[in-house]
Amino acid sequence: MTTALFTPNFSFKISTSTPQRRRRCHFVRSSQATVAVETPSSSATDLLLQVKDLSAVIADSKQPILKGVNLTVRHGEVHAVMGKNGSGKSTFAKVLAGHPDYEITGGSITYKGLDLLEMEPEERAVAGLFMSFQSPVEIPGVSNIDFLNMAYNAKRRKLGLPELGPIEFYGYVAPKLELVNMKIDFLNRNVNEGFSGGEKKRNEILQLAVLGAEFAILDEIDSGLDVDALRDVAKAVNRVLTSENSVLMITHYLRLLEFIKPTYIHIMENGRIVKTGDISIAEILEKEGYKAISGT
Ligand SMILES: Nc1ncnc2c1ncn2[C@@H]1O[C@H](COP(=O)(O)OP(=O)(O)OP(=O)(O)O)[C@@H](O)[C@H]1O
Repeated sequence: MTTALFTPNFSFKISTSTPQRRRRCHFVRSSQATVAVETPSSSATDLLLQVKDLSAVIADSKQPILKGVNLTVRHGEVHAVMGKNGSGKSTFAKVLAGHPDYEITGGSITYKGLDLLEMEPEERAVAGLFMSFQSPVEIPGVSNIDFLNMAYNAKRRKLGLPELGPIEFYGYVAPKLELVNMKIDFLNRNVNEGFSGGEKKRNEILQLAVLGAEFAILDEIDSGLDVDALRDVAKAVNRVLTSENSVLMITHYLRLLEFIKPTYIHIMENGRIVKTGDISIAEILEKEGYKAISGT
């Protein structure tokens, strides 16, 4: 029996027929204030991502979740998406990564001049799109280092680069652990199995450090983190990403935005971005709640 896991950056088939033994895993596919701020116009070459009037439903139930999302991301910009629980933020992130739970019913997404909706999740990852999950999956029986090595090699293969063997890969990944303040023994533990909430988040950023990203989607990397862990994770993100990289981060809290400075903050409400502005939106939210900036 095999189980397909969608992680956005890579998909694995895992043999679950031998639960007592180490499971085999093989890689199959890598996969304002309340005043609206106009995003400045610039040349088409600056454009990284353009989402136009995007709507999407849950594939099984056909329940509409995204109802006309518009967003433009240029190279080097950091966009934060905030919004009440259930407003559609994670769904938007997952749709960008190509999650099969959702069906696109309208609109378009252009990424690096390509039609993103025509690309497999694997192709999106190879094209530099990375997504960290709000609730990272556990993969019993698969060690973190094997998982990272396979994902990294799959990306290198697609890019026509030679693969790294286990020893070479260890040399590549070990210094990255320091970036996220993780102990070396995390490499030999099974992916996210028994990890605390904070350790899972650090592990997501370790994946980002290993795989790199032109466009990183970070879904609530601050949730469940203590104050020191939040600072560590944010610092790690800042070290991993350069001014050339673009970021879309979903968060509920101002504190993350104090570490990773956003170019724009967007408010999502009922499946649409209803307001765009600067850090002052988050400051108002923190003090007064969503009623102060609601689009309705
Ligand atoms: N696969 C799914 N199956 C059923 N319902 C879903 C699915 N995906 C999303 N939903 C529903 O769609 C709505 C939006 O969910 P989503 O996770 O995008 O919200 P969110 O803004 O990220 O919320 P939160 O801030 O709580 O993380 C919710 O009502 C959620 O229950």
